[in-house]
Amino acid sequence: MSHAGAGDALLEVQNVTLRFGGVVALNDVSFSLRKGEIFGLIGPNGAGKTTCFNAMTGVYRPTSGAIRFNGQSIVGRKKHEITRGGIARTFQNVRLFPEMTALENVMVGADAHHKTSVIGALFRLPRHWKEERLGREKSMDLLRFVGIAHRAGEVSRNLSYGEQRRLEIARALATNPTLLCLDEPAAGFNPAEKVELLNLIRKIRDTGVTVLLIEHDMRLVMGVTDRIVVLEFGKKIAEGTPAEVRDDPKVIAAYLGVPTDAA
Ligand SMILES: Nc1ncnc2c1ncn2[C@@H]1O[C@H](COP(=O)(O)OP(=O)(O)OP(=O)(O)O)[C@@H](O)[C@H]1O
Repeated sequence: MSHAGAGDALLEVQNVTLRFGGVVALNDVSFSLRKGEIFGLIGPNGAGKTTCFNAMTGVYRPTSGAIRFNGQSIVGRKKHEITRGGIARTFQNVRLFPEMTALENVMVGADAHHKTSVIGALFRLPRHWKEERLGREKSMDLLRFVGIAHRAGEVSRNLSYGEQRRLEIARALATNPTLLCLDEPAAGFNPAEKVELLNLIRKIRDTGVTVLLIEHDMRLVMGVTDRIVVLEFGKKIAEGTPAEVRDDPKVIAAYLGVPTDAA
């Protein structure tokens, strides 16, 4: 029913329930992301945001319900298939190869797109070299895009925390996603870094990439998103523009932890 009208929907989550034993992490959740928007997924701790991300990126299989990307079901697909299909993500905690340079970390992301096999890489076939060179140029462009090109040759563990988070975004972009999912990208950022991140997210959207954001910083979420879904105890309790969501009594109650009528 709901998917009939979702003409320009990029990603549709339809009646998704996900249980871990007795815990219902997602309870009949439905929403859809429109192409080209910045979409926020928010909610108190344990609301089910990360579980939802994981279901959308092939880490978890929903107990029931449908997830469609560009109209096609992605339930049961492998993570790399989903990446190749156009969904990229970053993680709550930095996950880089600490001994590799910044540039190499991005090239690893770009590698997911290479057509040559492992054999080709081992025997250094000409096609592999050509693709590796393309990867290097593209990777430099991405480092420039996120603002850390000057750190390209530095091993990533020597980068500042903020630079590492930018590097993760560059690496995710290296897979040429149409949807970029950012899991708490502003965690640990100071106010100035948050403003820069907000600008980077807008810049990414301006290149045509749809952005899904999980973020605890309300000011950032309200400032950058076009639409927001709010989860609480695995259920969707609100959906709308930042202004609509901010004024919703259910959302206020969820965040303050008080009954609606007492708020
Ligand atoms: N692998 C798992 N096994 C069992 N329970 C899990 C698992 N992952 C998440 N849960 C439970 O599912 C619920 C939702 O967790 P989830 O991590 O998705 O919430 P969240 O909104 O991302 O929270 P946070 O903001 O703290 O990251 C919680 O009750 C959590 O304990």
